[in-house]
Amino acid sequence: MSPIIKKKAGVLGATGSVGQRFILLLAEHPDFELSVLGASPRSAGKKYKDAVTWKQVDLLPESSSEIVVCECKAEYFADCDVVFSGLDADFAGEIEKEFVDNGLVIVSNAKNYRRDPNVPLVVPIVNVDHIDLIENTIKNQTDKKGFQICISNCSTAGLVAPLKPLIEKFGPIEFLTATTLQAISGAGFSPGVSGIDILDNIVPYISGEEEKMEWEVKKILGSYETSSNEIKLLSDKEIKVSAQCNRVPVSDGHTECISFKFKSRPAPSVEQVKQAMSEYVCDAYKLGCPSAPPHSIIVLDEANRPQPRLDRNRGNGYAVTVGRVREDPIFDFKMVVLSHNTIIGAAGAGILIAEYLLAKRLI
Ligand SMILES: NC(=O)C1=CN([C@@H]2O[C@H](COP(=O)(O)OP(=O)(O)OC[C@H]3O[C@@H](n4cnc5c(N)ncnc54)[C@H](OP(=O)(O)O)[C@@H]3O)[C@@H](O)[C@H]2O)C=CC1
Ligand SMILES: N[C@@H](CC(=O)OP(=O)(O)O)C(=O)O
Repeated sequence: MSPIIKKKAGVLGATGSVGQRFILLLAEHPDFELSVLGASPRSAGKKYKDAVTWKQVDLLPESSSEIVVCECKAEYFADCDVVFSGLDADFAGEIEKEFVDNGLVIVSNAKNYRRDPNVPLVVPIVNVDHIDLIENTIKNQTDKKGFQICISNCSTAGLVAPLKPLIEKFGPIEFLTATTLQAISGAGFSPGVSGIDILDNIVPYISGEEEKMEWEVKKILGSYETSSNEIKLLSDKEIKVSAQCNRVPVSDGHTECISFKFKSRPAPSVEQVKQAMSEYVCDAYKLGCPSAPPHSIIVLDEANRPQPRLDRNRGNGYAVTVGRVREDPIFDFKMVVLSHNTIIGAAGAGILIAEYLLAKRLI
């Protein structure tokens, strides 16, 4: 039997919170091998094990520890089939542009290009079909050109997953409120949230987070229009979101308490809402992507779940867990949603997008 030739993957921002998760997820991936690691000039030239301040519960994989970190310049990543970015957004804009201009494929966690109409904003258990925008743009190109796909804000990822089957089955959501309880790994490691700020405390502000959630939902749940080759955003009439974001002393896993009201009357029953979420199977799973969860949304009936420490790794962190689904006296329903912020909210989403690109022969 001939050996399986894996695709070469690079990671930008490899030393950070998202970067470290990429290192773990790529260590034993069936289709990708970690080939180049990039970080700031402070880390460049050092072996990864010396450059990184490792903060994961799992040990640093030996396969990555001796790799020498380089600066984030396209020339060092020229052999990569795909480059994942976990770059600090202050630097991602210019660096990622240079990579795309040099013909590389970038799957980015940074916020810089999420609103670009030519860049799909993808939560891979929700809207991989938006990648058709790239497929249709590059299909007639003869020379190799780079492209970019953005991953959403991590709280947005958890929110849109249950909304997708609900909107498909029961129509537009007129109003939705979301109050988040976000893990400290979401704030990154440089410098990260200090112990004195978060111990015995809750911080009721995360810069820019509420605006991102309220806007990104509209692009991700919008539709890809083949005729015009564009993503059509949902309008305010099709969904209106109000978010309040809080940082809480949890290591990984963002919890969101949401209430929502459908536009159509009569509203479905609690059982119909639960069933629609439980039955949902994402396109990435149907296509055979190895990391895609068979059940993207796991609905729990226990009164005190989901809880981050107990439930964030369901579906290996690629699934979203929903609990406490019940009627709401003001809206139609309320429920609690939990998602792993550095897996389905960040690095895992990147890996799943790359698996989809591979399955569609786009890399
Ligand atoms: N953490 C999360 O849950 C999520 C994060 N994101 C986004 O992902 C990105 C990464 O986040 P996170 O991992 O939390 O952040 P961190 O602060 O933990 O990591 C930032 C990374 O960027 C690198 N970096 C900093 N300055 C430069 C530079 N001048 N040139 C090249 N590299 C540089 C750092 O390298 P060095 O160590 O050498 O300084 C580090 O590897 C951000 O854009 C964030 O907004 C998105 C969704 C979820
Ligand atoms: N702001 C998120 C993580 C993040 O960096 O998101 P974004 O890439 O949208 O800025 C959190 O604090 O948990």
